[in-house]
Amino acid sequence: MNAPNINAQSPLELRATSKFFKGKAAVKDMSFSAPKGQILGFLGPNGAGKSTSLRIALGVLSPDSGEALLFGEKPNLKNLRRVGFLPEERGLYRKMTTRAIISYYGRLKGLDRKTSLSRADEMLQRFGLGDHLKTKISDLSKGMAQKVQILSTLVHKPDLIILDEPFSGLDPVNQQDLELLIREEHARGATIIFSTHVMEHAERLCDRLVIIGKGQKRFDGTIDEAMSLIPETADISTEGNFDLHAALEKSGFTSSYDKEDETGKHWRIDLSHGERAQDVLRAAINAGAPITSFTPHRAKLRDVFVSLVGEDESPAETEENH
Ligand SMILES: Nc1ncnc2c1ncn2[C@@H]1O[C@H](COP(=O)(O)OP(=O)(O)OP(=O)(O)O)[C@@H](O)[C@H]1O
Repeated sequence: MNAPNINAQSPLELRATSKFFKGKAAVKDMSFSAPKGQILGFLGPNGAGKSTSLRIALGVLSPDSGEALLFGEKPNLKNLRRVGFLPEERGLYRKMTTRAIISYYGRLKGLDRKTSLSRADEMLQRFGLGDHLKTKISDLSKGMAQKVQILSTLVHKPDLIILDEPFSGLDPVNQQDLELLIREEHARGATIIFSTHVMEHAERLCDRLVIIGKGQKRFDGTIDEAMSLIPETADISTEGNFDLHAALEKSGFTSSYDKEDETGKHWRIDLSHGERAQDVLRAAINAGAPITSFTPHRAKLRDVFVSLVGEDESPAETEENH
């Protein structure tokens, strides 16, 4: 293992980095870090600057100002060995077999031949490509080839895994396999950062999120913190003539009266920032409301994303239209 370094808690850090192409900022004053052992989602619309930021972090691009740190040092051959990187551009040597290519990447990262081959076999078996150990890349489907490329990124058990749009191009079953793979790498102790447009993956997988738009950071925090940017609402139904509006007003909640039918009255409560749907349920129970149903509505990450960067560019993809 490498010696401890000054920034052991954050395997990846960008400090006030900017990068200009032809005078236009692709990334502007960008600062964020990937906390050790966490899964960080790096989100933003098309052209937001995700790939540019990740390339700067790896030393592939040098920033015009600011700095990138990997394990507390500028990117260098030694710390890059601890990184597994899936670039946005896909591509493998088409004439090589799956196991040959994965073990080749393992050798490049310092594994011996025997270890790299046995890891290649093990990973291919584990992730549904056991029948294709000796298949050439040219004979695989695009999605399968992408899976092989992802496995090539992970063969040396990197401490830091950076995946640029790993889910794009995979069918739902393979997306699920990839989620499993990410969780396994996380359980092994790896720090993971992945970029995506697909909010559902980020919502399920991430400990933290960085959301960027037009080259600048718009949000940095936990999923819960992101969700709390959009207030919750709740629907409550009551029996008989009970006036929930008046009852809740005493506790500071604002409810609107939606409709009345043979089952009772149906109310919508708009909560303020920081208020939770459970709070209003408790207030309604305490007020003696004859509740027949309660439905909390929490914002989805997609709503938060749209509210933060929705006007920037193209709409976010969803799993359905992916
Ligand atoms: N090599 C380059 N030369 C000129 N402009 C570039 C270059 N690389 C990126 N850009 C520009 O910088 C901006 C950010 O691009 P980047 O690829 O980092 O965005 P992204 O968030 O990864 O987008 P996507 O989700 O579409 O992949 C875009 O306006 C892009 O056109």
